[in-house]
Amino acid sequence: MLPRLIGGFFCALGAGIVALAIPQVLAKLVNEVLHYNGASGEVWFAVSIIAALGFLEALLIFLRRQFVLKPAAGVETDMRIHFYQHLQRLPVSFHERWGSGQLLSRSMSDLSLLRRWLAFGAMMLIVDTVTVITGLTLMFFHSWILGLLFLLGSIPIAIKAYHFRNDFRAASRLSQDQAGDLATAVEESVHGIRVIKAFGRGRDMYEGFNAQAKSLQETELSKARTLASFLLTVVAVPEVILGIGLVIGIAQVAAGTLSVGSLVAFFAIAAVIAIPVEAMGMLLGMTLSTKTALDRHFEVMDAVNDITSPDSPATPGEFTGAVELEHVRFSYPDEAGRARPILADINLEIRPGETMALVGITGSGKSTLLNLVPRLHDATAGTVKVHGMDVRDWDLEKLRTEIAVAFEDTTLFSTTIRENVLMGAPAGLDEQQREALLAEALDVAQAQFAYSLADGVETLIGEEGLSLSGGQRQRIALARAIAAQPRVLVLDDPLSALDVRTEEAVTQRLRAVLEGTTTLVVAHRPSTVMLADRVALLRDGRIDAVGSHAHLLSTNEHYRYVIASLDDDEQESQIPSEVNR
Ligand SMILES: Nc1ncnc2c1ncn2[C@@H]1O[C@H](COP(=O)(O)OP(=O)(O)OP(=O)(O)O)[C@@H](O)[C@H]1O
Repeated sequence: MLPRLIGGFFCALGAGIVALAIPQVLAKLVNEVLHYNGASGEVWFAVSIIAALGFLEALLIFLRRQFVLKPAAGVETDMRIHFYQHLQRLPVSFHERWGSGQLLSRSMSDLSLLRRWLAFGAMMLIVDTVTVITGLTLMFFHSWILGLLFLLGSIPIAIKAYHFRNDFRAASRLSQDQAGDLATAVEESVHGIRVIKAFGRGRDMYEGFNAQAKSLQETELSKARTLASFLLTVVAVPEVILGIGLVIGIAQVAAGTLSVGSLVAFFAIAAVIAIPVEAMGMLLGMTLSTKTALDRHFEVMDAVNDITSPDSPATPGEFTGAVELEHVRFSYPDEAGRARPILADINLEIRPGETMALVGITGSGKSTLLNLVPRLHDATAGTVKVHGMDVRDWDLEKLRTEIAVAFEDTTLFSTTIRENVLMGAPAGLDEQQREALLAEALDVAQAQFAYSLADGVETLIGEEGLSLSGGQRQRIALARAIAAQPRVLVLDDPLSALDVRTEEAVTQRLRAVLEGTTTLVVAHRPSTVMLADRVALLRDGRIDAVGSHAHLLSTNEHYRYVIASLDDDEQESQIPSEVNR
């Protein structure tokens, strides 16, 4: 890659030098050939040299492009791949804070900007600087007074460039952030199109988007105005200097202190360097935008992943299947970074092979507790153990292959049903075993409907399984968790979108399958509670009681209250104020 970039740089430099050589040939032509008795052969010779130099310049520009295109695109692709890899590694808490559009724009448009700058901007900035300095030196060589005049002209340009840099950098950052927010808005409204339509919020969403798009347009316009005002200086100052130079030059020629050829060469050089001077305004703008894009890129790349495997992960002595939580506390940081305690002191033991239901009022922290087991979040204090070993001592990947999860809000991927279900299937199975596993998982999850789809289990499902119904998606997600054949299963209300009859069928099959698998299931419906050997009641960040459903019903008033409220969804919305006192 480096040789190509160096090759590109020298081609660009060569093109600049060749462009500056043309005025020198011109000076010679005027001074030595263009006189009354000059031979026409010499004229043609000089003209052919100028034409050849012009051709050489074009060729060098072409070669520069050929050289740099590949490495620049390579850098862009590599950085994009690393960015994606980093996003995959960053913890859930990072993704909860960042808008998806911001990440999308950082991985796409910001990195394209970098490619364009590497392939063109950076190189041309150096080459143009070299061309301008060489041009100025040649000007001094022909006439030091005219050279000095041009040098003085660079002072207002430098002052303007200083202000331009500050203004443009701020506008550039704003516009790239706004573009990211706009991408988030598009993503959200496409994602939530059904809700928007159902609630008739299309017009509001449109107006919100319109306002966002308009403010991005305003920022872009202000960016363009800043650039235009800088370009005005960059173009106008040399033109004025040129006019003054013409007057001084003619006076010098008349006084005999400057040859006509030198005057012609001077103006030809001025014409040649006018192009890079003007281009430098654009290139400076491009450089500043790229710097902002890189800042944005590294804001994400520098985000620290605080959920990682330890340096030397341990292996549990025995894969018992036990899950224990000891004095576990957990808080989400709020907007201001303050801790908001959700789990205060959780002590819970789920015995090997046991199915435990977790029950509590809405917002009591059930899902939060579940997330601690596969380390989607880390406990703020206390210990979570799987197979008797602290989850923080596990190799993260190994820990997560031990545990399968199914959430209420199911995410399916844009691929076939087969791929979705077998996503977490144990490695090393042959085709026949995978097929059997797929069939069993679909059967237990009551997702046989997959076979009657147009292409059966090969049916491609749309982004997040949009073409399936909520209940169908949930069943595929449940089949995915079952097919992972985990020793520990974590289910967050996985049957909520199923009708009563299907739920009953799934529950019956699940009971058999769950035998031997330690299962922690968040229950929002009494029927899910029935799945469990024991039930844990979560209240005020603590486990209030643990026991069989019947036992808790007869002994615990809060449990009766929660179960009664589970029966009636409408009541749920009124519960928090009553219990979160
Ligand atoms: N990512 C988050 N950042 C900050 N607060 C959160 C986050 N996720 C959940 N919370 C808060 O933590 C509390 C517990 O949420 P959680 O989803 O664990 O409750 P839950 O018992 O599962 O509720 P539900 O029964 O309604 O699903 C809620 O007050 C919620 O607002």
